[in-house]
Amino acid sequence: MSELSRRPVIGVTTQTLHAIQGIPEGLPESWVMNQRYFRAIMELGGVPWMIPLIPEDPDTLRAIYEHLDGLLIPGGVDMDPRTYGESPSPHLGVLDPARDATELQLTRWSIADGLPVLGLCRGAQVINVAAGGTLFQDIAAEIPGAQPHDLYPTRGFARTHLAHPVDLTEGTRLRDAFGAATAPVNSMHHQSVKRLGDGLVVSAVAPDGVVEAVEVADPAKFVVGVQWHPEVFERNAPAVQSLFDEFIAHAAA
Ligand SMILES: N[C@@H](CCC(=O)NCCCC(=O)O)C(=O)O
Repeated sequence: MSELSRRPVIGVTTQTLHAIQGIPEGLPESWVMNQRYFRAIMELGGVPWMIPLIPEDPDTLRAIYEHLDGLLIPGGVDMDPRTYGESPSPHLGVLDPARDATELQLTRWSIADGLPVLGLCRGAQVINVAAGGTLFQDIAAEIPGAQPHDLYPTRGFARTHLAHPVDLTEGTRLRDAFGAATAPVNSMHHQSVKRLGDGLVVSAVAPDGVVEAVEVADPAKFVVGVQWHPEVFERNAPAVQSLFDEFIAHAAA
């Protein structure tokens, strides 16, 4: 058996190219995703598998799913609030319906089957919605006194800018992975978890009370979603590496 076949296959969902603001109309319809997510998986021994957004073909999506040992849900645009039973707020950003439907389906299959899932930023929100939870559509408009969380590179902030600390909940997988009660994090989001999904626990909170991470309560399952972007620190932060290590180890089991 080749070395490649022993490494866990980690699915990484893509996004619709034209869901990104400013993409010229003339470009062909495409699915794309930031390379950093794939490189973080490869650097830790996984084999990344780009997942097309094909909710209209559930049989093919299921066939892809059945090849996976784990699922990584990356960052990206806002989820359609109708996926969690709400009407769009005036502060809502662009949407990617095919990505919503694909990621919700994959996440629901994964939680039911015990496939390891790591959600990053948008990915944490998808996990919460897949479990029946809801989101604040805009933190600044809906959570009085919240600090700024939308420190995007487009606003001049480095992706490695450490915006605030998070308190890591004792007894959670995340706290164990970080081996500390708090951690400094970057912050590139304007939405966050509102009603917690079924079977989830909050595993990190910002000083203003914004939920910064969720995970399934079942210790037999690895389903962790963090609102920040650890993939940019993966090479030089031991705590972040241990989170990815644990994810890959569960996928390899
Ligand atoms: N749209 C949601 C999720 C934010 C998110 O995933 N940010 C990362 C953007 C993509 C990137 O630059 O890596 C929200 O705003 O809360």
